[in-house]
Amino acid sequence: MKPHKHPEHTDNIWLALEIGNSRLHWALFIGETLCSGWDTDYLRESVIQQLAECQTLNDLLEKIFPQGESLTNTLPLCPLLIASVVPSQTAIWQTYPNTHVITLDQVPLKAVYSTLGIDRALALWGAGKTWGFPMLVIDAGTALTFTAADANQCLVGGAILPGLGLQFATLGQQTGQLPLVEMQNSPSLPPRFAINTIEAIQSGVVYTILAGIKDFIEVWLQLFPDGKIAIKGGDRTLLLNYLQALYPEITARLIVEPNLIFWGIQEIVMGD
Ligand SMILES: Nc1ncnc2c1ncn2[C@@H]1O[C@H](COP(=O)(O)OP(=O)(O)OP(=O)(O)O)[C@@H](O)[C@H]1O
Ligand SMILES: CC(C)(CO)[C@@H](O)C(=O)NCCC(=O)O
Ligand SMILES: [K+]
Repeated sequence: MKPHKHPEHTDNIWLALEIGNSRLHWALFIGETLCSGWDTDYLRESVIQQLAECQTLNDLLEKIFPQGESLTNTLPLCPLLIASVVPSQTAIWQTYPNTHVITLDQVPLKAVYSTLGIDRALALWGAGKTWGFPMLVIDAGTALTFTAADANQCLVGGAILPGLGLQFATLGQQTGQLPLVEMQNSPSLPPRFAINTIEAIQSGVVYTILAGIKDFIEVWLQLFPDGKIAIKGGDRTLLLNYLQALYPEITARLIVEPNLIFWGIQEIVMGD
């Protein structure tokens, strides 16, 4: 998706950038309103350096979308709020003049540990402030993560495992005779007991991830019977379709929201 709105109130425009392990996620805000969100690949370092020379938001958006449409009006460069879990990328983006990198100490979540990923903290904060605590966030991204906070907005903790794409990739790359299985966007589940290699890999990865998600949700609801659960990340739709087929009651409880990190950033930037 590309920005298509033509903002009228130009003084409170800002951009949010989430630097993930696979790609970039963008949001264009006017004040508290998220006008547009979109994903891109990583940008080449030379392109990022050119951003520093941009005079207007229009120039900037043209760099971010070389083939994209641009805004009609000429707006000054706006602030860029960055949440990154890729330090080498964060450094490159500092060349943009109006950059603010969000750090863990800016997230009001209590009892965090120092190496907690900023994406996990922001997504949990955004979800909890929007739908209430206790909150469990499932991020089906490059890594699949569970991150939870109690009613006092204290981190309960969580878990990290390789995401769907990473599981397929490592099997293909680190073995002698397993093929690289592409992410199947087919909504139907693979056969449980497969009799060919590709479906055996699909079965193994998909059913164990789904069983793992179900197990974490069940334990979460034992701990916090009125706890809420939100899911985000690039594999959310695929996993939701599968979860719906296998565990419809659990799936009905899930809040699906790709922009949780942006809601977290918005909460912190705009305050209460
Ligand atoms: N167009 C796409 N490009 C890349 N990955 C995609 C795309 N569409 C779906 N995916 C899936 O999204 C997953 C990555 O999720 P996502 O984009 O949320 O991760 P990320 O934000 O880059 O990484 P992180 O987990 O560090 O936040 C991959 O496993 C992949 O299967
Ligand atoms: C787990 C990932 C990779 C998920 O994007 C990121 O949040 C991260 O690098 N976290 C640091 C380790 C932690 O959260 O405990
Ligand atoms: K790493």
